[in-house]
Amino acid sequence: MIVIENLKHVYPGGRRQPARTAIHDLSLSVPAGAFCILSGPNGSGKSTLFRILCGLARPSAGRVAIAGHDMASAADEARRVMGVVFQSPAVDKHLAVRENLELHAALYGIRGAELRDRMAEALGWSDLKDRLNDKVETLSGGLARQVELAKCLLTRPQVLLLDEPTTGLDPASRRSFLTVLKRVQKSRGMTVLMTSHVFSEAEDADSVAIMRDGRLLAYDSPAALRARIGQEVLVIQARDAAVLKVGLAATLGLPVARYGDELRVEDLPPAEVPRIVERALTTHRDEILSIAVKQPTLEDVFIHITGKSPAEAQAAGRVEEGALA
Ligand SMILES: Nc1ncnc2c1ncn2[C@@H]1O[C@H](COP(=O)(O)OP(=O)(O)OP(=O)(O)O)[C@@H](O)[C@H]1O
Repeated sequence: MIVIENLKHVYPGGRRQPARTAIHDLSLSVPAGAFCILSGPNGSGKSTLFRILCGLARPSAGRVAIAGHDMASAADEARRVMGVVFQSPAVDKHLAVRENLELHAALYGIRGAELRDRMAEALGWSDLKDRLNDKVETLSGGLARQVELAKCLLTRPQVLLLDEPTTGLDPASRRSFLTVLKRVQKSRGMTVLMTSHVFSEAEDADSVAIMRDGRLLAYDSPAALRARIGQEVLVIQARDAAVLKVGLAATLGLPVARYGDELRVEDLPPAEVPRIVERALTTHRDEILSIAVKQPTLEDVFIHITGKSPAEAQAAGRVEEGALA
């Protein structure tokens, strides 16, 4: 399990820049065997938190424990039970898949029969079994990421940390990477914390943590997060969102939220929706560019919780699959 208690991190200022608090009093606990996605807009503190969790940065205050090992007093023990997949590749692309895995195993003193067992185990879930003698540079982006994951699995981590591991992958490779990751996570009962910008990746997680400005704004299951928005959402693209927001709120007698050029009316009972849409169109037809009714998704939750506009959320993430930040 991963325990984060009252964590604070301040980047010291210099001559030209003031000190910056990247994490403010953040507490979060990921139970053993759970899959948690960490999301948030750019600059929300995800990378800083990730670096502290892997032991690459020391927090200014607070505590982190990995599988019961305190990162301050038992960092070696914590690292021993942890695997980390970084965003930038950490395998040698000029070496074959097998060579990369053997090199990593050698660093941990794994050899002989044990190496054979662990290689089989680390590759069992993957699509790499026929590609062991191929150089990593000849693999697709998705398969190359699987090499990173297999490398981590050689040491049988109890806790796996992944920093946007699907960045740069096409949607199909991203999906297949996630499928194998979830399969191996479930079968080994690993605790996984993964940062992600992709909403669809978060849908199958056990829990989703949403950060903004160094604070944890929400931490719950995807279903519970969606329930915060309530029932259906009316999404309107307006000619002039500021003007229509006032008019629409008066016409409907409901709260209307504005995010950039978009207006949203949340938690609409499905039976009421036709009447609400008709009233909006009858009174404001010329001011409305488009109108849609939808079931809340995690993207809607993200917009609701962070206050980011859909354009901001999408600009920071990857739009094609519904981005998290
Ligand atoms: N080395 C540093 N020195 C000073 N400030 C920093 C440093 N690294 C990050 N920050 C600041 O700390 C805050 C959090 O940054 P961080 O990179 O952790 O966020 P993030 O959520 O990972 O963003 P992104 O999604 O863009 O990678 C930001 O205000 C950032 O400007």
